[in-house]
Amino acid sequence: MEDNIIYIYCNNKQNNSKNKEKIRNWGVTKFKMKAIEIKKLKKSINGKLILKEINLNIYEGEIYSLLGPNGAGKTTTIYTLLGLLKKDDGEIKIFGEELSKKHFKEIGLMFEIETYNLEWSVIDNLKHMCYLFGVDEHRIYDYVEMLDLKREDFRKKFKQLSKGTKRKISLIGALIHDPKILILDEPTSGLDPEIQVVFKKLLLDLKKRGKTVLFVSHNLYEVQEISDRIGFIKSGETIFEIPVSEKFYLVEGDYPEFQTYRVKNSKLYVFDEKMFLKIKPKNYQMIEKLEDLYAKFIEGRVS
Ligand SMILES: Nc1ncnc2c1ncn2[C@@H]1O[C@H](COP(=O)(O)OP(=O)(O)OP(=O)(O)O)[C@@H](O)[C@H]1O
Repeated sequence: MEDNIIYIYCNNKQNNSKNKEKIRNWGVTKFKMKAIEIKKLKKSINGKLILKEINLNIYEGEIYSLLGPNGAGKTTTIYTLLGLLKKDDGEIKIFGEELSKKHFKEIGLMFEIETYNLEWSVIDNLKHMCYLFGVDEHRIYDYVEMLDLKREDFRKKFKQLSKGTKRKISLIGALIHDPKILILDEPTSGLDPEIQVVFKKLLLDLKKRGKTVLFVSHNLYEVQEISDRIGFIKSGETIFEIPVSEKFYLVEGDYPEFQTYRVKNSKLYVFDEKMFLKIKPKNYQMIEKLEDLYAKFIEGRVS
């Protein structure tokens, strides 16, 4: 078996914030610029602390998924990131600059809730989007084939469409101004697998074109398939950010630092401070599926 660098979450006492910061830098060497950077974001709603400390680093050209249980604060993070909710504290940067109105042209949005006028035809809704963004109406048809849409659907009222077609049209709207960043909050929830495949194809195509995608989904299979990195959020806090690898390793025990880890001859090695292959953890568990890592995260075994 070829040596390969793998990513491990070491479940030990030393998971302090300094070490967590190191983990955040894993797997990002191929990406340079931060498209979105959130530091120590806090937000209370009606006196309740919803976001305690959100830290996210989303790099240009990557597909980044935000995972976490219901009520973890994913949507609140996105609303606050976009300025739709006012932050209480923390930093939000888009391409290295404080979030401001000018960034709206650089961001495409698709929420779980439909934001279109239900009584208008699809084409009128999309023409309105073109008008708002000052773009040519021919853009409406850029993704028709890729999304497997029928032209006759464009004449229907938005409310007459199936749920899947509504989502496809919403995606066209999100992309109409050719944004650099696409933010999708549960875009495929409740949709059939065929539409999920179409979405996946489109997202991977956007990535090829250098777009950055922030993706919120509860579909772990889909997340593992398309994401470069994942941010785990629980109770309003970022627990960790990790790259998606084919396998995850969870190390139990007292291992010193989050250095580089390596698999050699099916055994797990840890580099010491001088980068020598040295320590061989005895208690470790290989986790092949994101859903199993996620289950441990929910159980609190990874914290
Ligand atoms: N307007 C509001 N007023 C009061 N509480 C709110 C409001 N908006 C969100 N919350 C609370 O904030 C917490 C985080 O909600 P949020 O929708 O951000 O979670 P989420 O991770 O996106 O969940 P889901 O996966 O269910 O979409 C929840 O406990 C929710 O009840």
